[in-house]
Amino acid sequence: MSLIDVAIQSAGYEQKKEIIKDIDFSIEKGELVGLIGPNGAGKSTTIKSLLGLIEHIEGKISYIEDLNYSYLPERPIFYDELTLWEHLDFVAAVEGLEEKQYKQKANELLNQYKLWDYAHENPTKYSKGMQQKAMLILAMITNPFLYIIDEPFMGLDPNAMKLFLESIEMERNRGAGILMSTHVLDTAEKICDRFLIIHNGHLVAKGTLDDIRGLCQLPDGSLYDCFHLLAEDNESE
Ligand SMILES: Nc1ncnc2c1ncn2[C@@H]1O[C@H](COP(=O)(O)OP(=O)(O)OP(=O)(O)O)[C@@H](O)[C@H]1O
Repeated sequence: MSLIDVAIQSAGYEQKKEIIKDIDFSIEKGELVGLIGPNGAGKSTTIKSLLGLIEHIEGKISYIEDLNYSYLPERPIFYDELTLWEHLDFVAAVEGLEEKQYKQKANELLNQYKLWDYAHENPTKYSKGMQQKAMLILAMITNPFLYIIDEPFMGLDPNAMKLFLESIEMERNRGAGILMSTHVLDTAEKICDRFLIIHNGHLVAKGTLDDIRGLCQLPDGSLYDCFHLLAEDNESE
């Protein structure tokens, strides 16, 4: 059974003003699905629809029972008054995590991501990349079955990028599914199992890279080549 089944007929921010239309997909256990599209295509709106944050929506979004998911927003969000450790304690309390286990995992993650020395500081004062890392740690601490990640690579240095890729690989091996929106197509091409290509609020292609190559009639094309063709084709319509 899929972790999530999405069948959005239409969704938008105002009545009768649809931003996305006919978006259908599912995410299986252990799968990494890339949500790709130009600026303003409707990626964040799709993500917000999954999170129940869109008021005007028609369609059906079904999750497996008891699914716990973590959402990583494009721009990190922190409480002004709390240190990173206090954020971790807060998430642990809300999620009812067992103290010894979560503290051990938090320590490991803080060490791996080199935030240990800063864990008693307020993340709003961190650099952009450090904030991304802090958000990722907060997401991973709950052992979610599904990650919904909006543009994770912004601000990450090469070491942090490598660590991030290793972390998501580890989470996939644990069985977690991941929906990741990104503009970094060469990385997406290497790591994603499947792609959803969205343009002007429509799903213009979905499937594996080979499926999309087939659709574009570019048997050796890169994800970027296919993306370029699909976006151009649709712009001239
Ligand atoms: N809160 C909002 N209220 C009204 N319209 C919005 C809102 N957020 C986004 N939109 C509009 O919805 C459309 C799709 O935006 P969305 O943020 O989903 O695109 P995106 O694919 O995530 O783009 P980007 O790659 O630039 O982040 C755009 O035309 C945008 O102006």
